[in-house]
Amino acid sequence: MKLATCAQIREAETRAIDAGVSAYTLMETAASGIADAIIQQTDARNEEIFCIAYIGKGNNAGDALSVLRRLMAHGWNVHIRAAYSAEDMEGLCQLQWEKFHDAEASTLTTELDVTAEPTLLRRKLADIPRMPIVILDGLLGSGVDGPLKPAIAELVQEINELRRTCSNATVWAIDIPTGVHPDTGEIGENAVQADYTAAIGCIKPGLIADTATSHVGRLVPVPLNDLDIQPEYSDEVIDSPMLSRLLVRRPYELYKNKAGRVAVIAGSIGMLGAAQLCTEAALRAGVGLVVLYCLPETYPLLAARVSPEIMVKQVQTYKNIDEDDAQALLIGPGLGQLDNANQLALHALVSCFDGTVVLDADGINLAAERSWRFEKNHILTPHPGEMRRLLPSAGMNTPRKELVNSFLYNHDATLVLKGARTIIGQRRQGMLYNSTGGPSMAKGGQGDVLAGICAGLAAQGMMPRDAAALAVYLCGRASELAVSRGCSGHERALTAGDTLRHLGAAMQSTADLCY
Ligand SMILES: NC(=O)C1=CN([C@@H]2O[C@H](COP(=O)(O)OP(=O)(O)OC[C@H]3O[C@@H](n4cnc5c(N)ncnc54)[C@H](OP(=O)(O)O)[C@@H]3O)[C@@H](O)[C@H]2O)[C@@H](O)CC1
Ligand SMILES: [K+]
Repeated sequence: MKLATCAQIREAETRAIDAGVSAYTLMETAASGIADAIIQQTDARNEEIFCIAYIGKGNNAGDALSVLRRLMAHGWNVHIRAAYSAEDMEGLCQLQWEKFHDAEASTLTTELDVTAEPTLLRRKLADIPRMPIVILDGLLGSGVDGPLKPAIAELVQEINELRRTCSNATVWAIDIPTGVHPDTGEIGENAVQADYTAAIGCIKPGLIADTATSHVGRLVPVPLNDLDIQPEYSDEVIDSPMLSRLLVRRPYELYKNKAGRVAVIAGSIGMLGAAQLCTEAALRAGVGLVVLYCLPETYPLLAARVSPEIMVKQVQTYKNIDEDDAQALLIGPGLGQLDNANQLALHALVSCFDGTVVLDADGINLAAERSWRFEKNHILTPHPGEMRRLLPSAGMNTPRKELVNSFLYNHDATLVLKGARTIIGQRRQGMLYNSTGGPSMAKGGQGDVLAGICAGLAAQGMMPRDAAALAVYLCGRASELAVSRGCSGHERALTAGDTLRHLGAAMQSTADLCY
């Protein structure tokens, strides 16, 4: 999804209205997408879900009310906390308020008293059985102007307090978390800490600022096709519509030698699992053949350990690797320290390899130490520590986008800077920001899985930037599915193996245009 400032969105909105699309239609389309996204992301095993919409008085509140009406129709137990009385609401918000109450009159749902004191709300929440609570932040959206007024600031505090004290509460910000500046990402004195932010029609640049990451949470792009946004930025947030073209059906007559081959140099004593994870990830990304090259000391250990589908070859030194048949070469996961001769051999191999080279972990450390030059066919996947080794002179607080740009200034490669909101950069191309995944992925082994998938996709013919974008999105999505489908049950319990085992489900979910 493209990036656009609030002013650009307002221009697009005016153009749409001039072309005959009503503001009400825009709101209803947005709300329908947001409600679908919330239902998709909310634990489907629970039948009853308690939802509270916090609303202000503008169109952001109108969106929230329209979403709430849809969730009520879906059988959820819905409630409202309003900052203002109905008479003070603006046109469309008031209309949605009336529509909500008309719809509510025909259901058994009871509404929370809008004037309820926070203590009353807490008592009410304490009474309800331990069902998931979904909180909608419809206090303020792109119409925000200046510091929050008290009526809104109080409810922001209440949302954050509920999130902090109720382990079963999930906060969904509609369009923008209230208190986060949509264009700059500056965080006000009070700002909603969202688990998800459903961004309508475009991504406001503030949402991807480093400062805003922990308030925005998981970005959920909700398309609004009636808005013709003309962005001045070429940067984008990766979403499933952007990737579905890459997940095409395979020709029926495909066989393994036509499905790509990856050569892997990974694993050392103490880090054998990295080789296991990255080779299996390449395989699960759809590649026909994966060959793992090992030095004599690790050969017996790795041969006994990796998946049976992997070919394991022993070489005396990396100089003996002859991989003309591979379309991708993956170097680094768990590689450890190499002697000088093997370091030189890897440099020679990388320099003359025609296919895509994916460098990760110790592969990056080696390249940084030896000041390798990176070319168009190279993908690097550093975490923040490895990034600092690539750019030793960069300041500790340099914004992540600037780090990527500094690297690209000297190198032609595709850079994948991992972290919350992984960034993918390539020279003369807009930055790509990932939307999927979350803190569940902060664990050893996830990077090995990512590197393997990158190599596996590249070996099947994808361009480096495409392979990197699809790989990061799939890893994040697979982790989400592993948590929500109960394989790991709780975000803390996720392992890289869980992510790997949900890769197929993530591919299907992406092809099905998940949020
Ligand atoms: N773009 C699109 O095409 C679509 C956009 N859509 C939605 O519309 C949203 C934008 O709606 P919007 O313009 O009505 O503004 P919104 O954020 O609801 O707030 C305005 C109200 O806030 C108030 N207020 C302002 N500053 C304040 C402060 N610091 N502290 C406290 N209050 C403050 C101000 O009143 P005031 O206080 O100035 O009297 C005013 O009443 C957008 O985010 C998206 O959700 C969708 O419907 C689909 C199509
Ligand atoms: K909001």
